[in-house]
Amino acid sequence: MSELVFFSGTMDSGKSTLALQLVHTRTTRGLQGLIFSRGDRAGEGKLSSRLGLVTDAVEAKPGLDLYGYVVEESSRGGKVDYLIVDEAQFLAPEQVDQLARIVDDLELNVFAFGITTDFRTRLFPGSQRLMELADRLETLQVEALCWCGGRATHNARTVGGEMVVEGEQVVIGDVDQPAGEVGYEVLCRRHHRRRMSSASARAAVLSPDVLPVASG
Ligand SMILES: Nc1ncnc2c1ncn2[C@@H]1O[C@H](COP(=O)(O)OP(=O)(O)O)[C@@H](O)[C@H]1O
Ligand SMILES: Cc1cn([C@H]2C[C@H](O)[C@@H](COP(=O)(O)O)O2)c(=O)[nH]c1=O
Repeated sequence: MSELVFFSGTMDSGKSTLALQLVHTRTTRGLQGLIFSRGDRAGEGKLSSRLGLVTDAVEAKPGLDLYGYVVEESSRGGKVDYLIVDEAQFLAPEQVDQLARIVDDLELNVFAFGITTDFRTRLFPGSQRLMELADRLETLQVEALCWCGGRATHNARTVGGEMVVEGEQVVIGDVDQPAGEVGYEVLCRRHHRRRMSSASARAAVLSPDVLPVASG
């Protein structure tokens, strides 16, 4: 029985690496995957991992009919045994419906990878639809860590290291960005709620307000 599986985790939790591993193990067994991605940091038409691996992918642009694409690819003689969809949070809900149709009508496994929530802790529309339709939800086993050592469960957007809560939902970016640039940091819920990034935690420790008062 084919399945729609949604692998989710925070940023930097190994989703793209796992996607590439699934491709590798299937390729060595002669299976041909159709790989989609959207807005990968390595550029259009790429699926990349922070471990340095990268492969070509079809850019799942807004309006691209994923079901139609797979049908056309097969009718052109292309072999399609399964689908990988990275950065699936950026899909439109109707594109997720098309993935479900690929599973049900074409009987192909579809493995989707993405973050569930944005920097304001709100579900991305694509992730919401995946959670509604997936046969199986899988949480990444490599847990990302907050600066406090706790399990990171939320994605924060930062500007110059400070957490921000206003802005567009979609801004392509990475963790560990140079000072001054828009970047991201994964945090536990407590520190996300308190808007305390690693930079603001460091600043608080160094602040004279919290230094112990010298006696004598
Ligand atoms: N130099 C490194 N050595 C070992 N692991 C690394 C290194 N750099 C990044 N990683 C690991 O790679 C993972 C991030 O991989 P990636 O697939 O790009 O994440 P995601 O797609 O979830 O954002 C993290 O688990 C991180 O710990
Ligand atoms: C939280 C959040 C993230 N993004 C972007 C930033 C990255 O380009 C991707 C996530 O990629 P990863 O492989 O999981 O690291 O999403 C965004 O656009 N808006 C957000 O709120």
